[in-house]
Amino acid sequence: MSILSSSGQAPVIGSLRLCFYGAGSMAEAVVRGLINQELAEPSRIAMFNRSNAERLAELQSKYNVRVSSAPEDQLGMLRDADVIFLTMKPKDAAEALRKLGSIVRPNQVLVSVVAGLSLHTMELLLGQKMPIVRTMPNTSSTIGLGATGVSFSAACTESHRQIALTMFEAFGLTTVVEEAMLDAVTGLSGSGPAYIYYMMEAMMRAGEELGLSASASRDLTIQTVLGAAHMVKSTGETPADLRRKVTSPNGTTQAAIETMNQHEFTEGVIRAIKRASERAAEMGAEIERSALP
Ligand SMILES: NC(=O)C1=CN([C@@H]2O[C@H](COP(=O)(O)OP(=O)(O)OC[C@H]3O[C@@H](n4cnc5c(N)ncnc54)[C@H](O)[C@@H]3O)[C@@H](O)[C@H]2O)C=CC1
Ligand SMILES: O=C(O)[C@@H]1CCC=N1
Repeated sequence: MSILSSSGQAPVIGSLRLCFYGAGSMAEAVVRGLINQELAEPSRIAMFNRSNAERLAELQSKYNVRVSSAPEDQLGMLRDADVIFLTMKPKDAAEALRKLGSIVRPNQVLVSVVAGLSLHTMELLLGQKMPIVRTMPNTSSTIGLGATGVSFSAACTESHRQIALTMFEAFGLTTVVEEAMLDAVTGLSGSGPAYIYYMMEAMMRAGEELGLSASASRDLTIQTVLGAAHMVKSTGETPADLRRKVTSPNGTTQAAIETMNQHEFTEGVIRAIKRASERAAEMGAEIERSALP
């Protein structure tokens, strides 16, 4: 079916055929999010990867989606799709886009999650302009708590925008940003879950080193992170104000934060996020160089 109904309205997402070109962590996060939110029928979702048949079998058994290791089937999946998701690593994206250039039809829409890869580079590699949605989601989409930045190519109609936003909003928060801001989104929320996991790893280790059992340390850490995020969201207070309420003068928290400051905690986190954003731009530039004649 066409992306646009005869009335020009976006059809319900459930009637669209979706193909995931790349079947790794991010593809699974989006698929699971779409299925959990009952936005997509598993039978209308096709997925394939480069060569890992075991991984495809796992995805099929978990989600009941269509998978195939046969190149001719994969070509059919791409041709039949209304929405093609580009869900491979940046290093593999140029080859995939060159291949897609001779396959895609004008009424298809491409949704990329590839870090750094610009709309312009995608058009260069495809050899044509088409509706492209460049996104930067994160893996928390899996449980409906994703955070996604989105930009649209000039060829996107209101209908394409609605389709993309409906999908990403169904499993989390979605922010439409200027394309130039997507590398910042990558550094902040695309990679962001890993920073929190890293912090949690350190907290759990500290709990254990202080003598708590592994399970007590894990449970207390999880609840602390969950509670802190909910406090910021539900009270509307700033993290700085909430932090001050925990920090008694000359108490334990002050001692901890002074120790963190000795290790330049804030500067380290800011530098890390800026470096991630810079790295996204570098990866995008590498792909763009490979796209130039
Ligand atoms: N993992 C994350 O937290 C996030 C990842 N992203 C982006 O998502 C993209 C995918 O990342 P992951 O899912 O983590 O990677 P992954 O390594 O888990 O999955 C990549 C998939 O692409 C497939 N692939 C590679 N070349 C292919 C080809 N020529 N034909 C068919 N399939 C091919 C691989 O077989 C694999 O299934 C990346 O571009 C990354 O920048 C974006 C936001 C968050
Ligand atoms: O580490 C990466 O390059 C990808 C992009 C955002 C999260 N993971």
